[in-house]
Amino acid sequence: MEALLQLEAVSLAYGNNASNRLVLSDVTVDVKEGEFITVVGPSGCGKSSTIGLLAGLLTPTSGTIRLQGTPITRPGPDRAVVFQDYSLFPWMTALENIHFALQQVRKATREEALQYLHLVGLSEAKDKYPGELSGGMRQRVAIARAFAVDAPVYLMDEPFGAVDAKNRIYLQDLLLRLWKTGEHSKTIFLVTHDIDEALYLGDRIIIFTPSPGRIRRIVEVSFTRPRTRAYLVHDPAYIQLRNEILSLLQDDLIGELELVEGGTGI
Ligand SMILES: Nc1ncnc2c1ncn2[C@@H]1O[C@H](COP(=O)(O)OP(=O)(O)OP(=O)(O)O)[C@@H](O)[C@H]1O
Repeated sequence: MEALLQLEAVSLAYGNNASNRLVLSDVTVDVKEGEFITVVGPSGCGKSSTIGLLAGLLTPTSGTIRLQGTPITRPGPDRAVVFQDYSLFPWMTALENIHFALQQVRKATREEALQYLHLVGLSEAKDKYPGELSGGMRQRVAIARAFAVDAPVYLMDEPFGAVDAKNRIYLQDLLLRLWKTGEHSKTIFLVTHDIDEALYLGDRIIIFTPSPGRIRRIVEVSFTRPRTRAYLVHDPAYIQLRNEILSLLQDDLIGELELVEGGTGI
């Protein structure tokens, strides 16, 4: 079966020709339809840039990115994006933000929009503007908005980073439920700094090297679903995989520090 998303020898450099700064180098991976991919890597290794490329907001400097065999050249309704910084319209209430997004894909009532706000536990805040909500609440509205549009592909950049621990657990489980419901079989590409989150949610984890980001390793996460946190954290296989990923990331950080030390003569 052909992959739904294909990144082939993708590199990305920011800046003009004179001062090009390579942030991604030779990234190749196929993502199957319905797969849940999580992505971890050191800060600045190009995880958000990868989301930008898949969203069609950035263009690769070389290589190709395809969705169902067609090169991605611009954003589209087939990809819902959740950024780190909420990206809500500040002049619309929480409910209006969701209703507006829903209406871009189909005719929808305010009551339907309210159901999504209810899903993330925020129906009481429906008439509040983003400026009146906490960071975590804004992020929950952004997540509700993304869920509402029921896209086949979800690109999520640390979606739960600003959310408190209790809501984080709730939203992770909600995401797993929504992944398997709706009209489409959803494909999710989620960036996180949290190894446990990557392991709890993902079918495979892509581990990036420090900048310029290359794929360091792709780890299969074969724990049966539905996964149970309390059981997983005591499973020796889980602990071993977690330690392996941690040590890969730590090795990279140590390597990076040594490079800096050597380079500056410290
Ligand atoms: N618009 C831009 N112009 C120039 N450089 C950029 C731009 N956006 C990102 N960068 C640089 O590209 C590199 C990769 O950034 P990116 O945000 O993709 O990394 P990241 O892995 O998501 O980082 P973090 O985990 O800290 O969020 C960084 O060095 C960053 O400073």
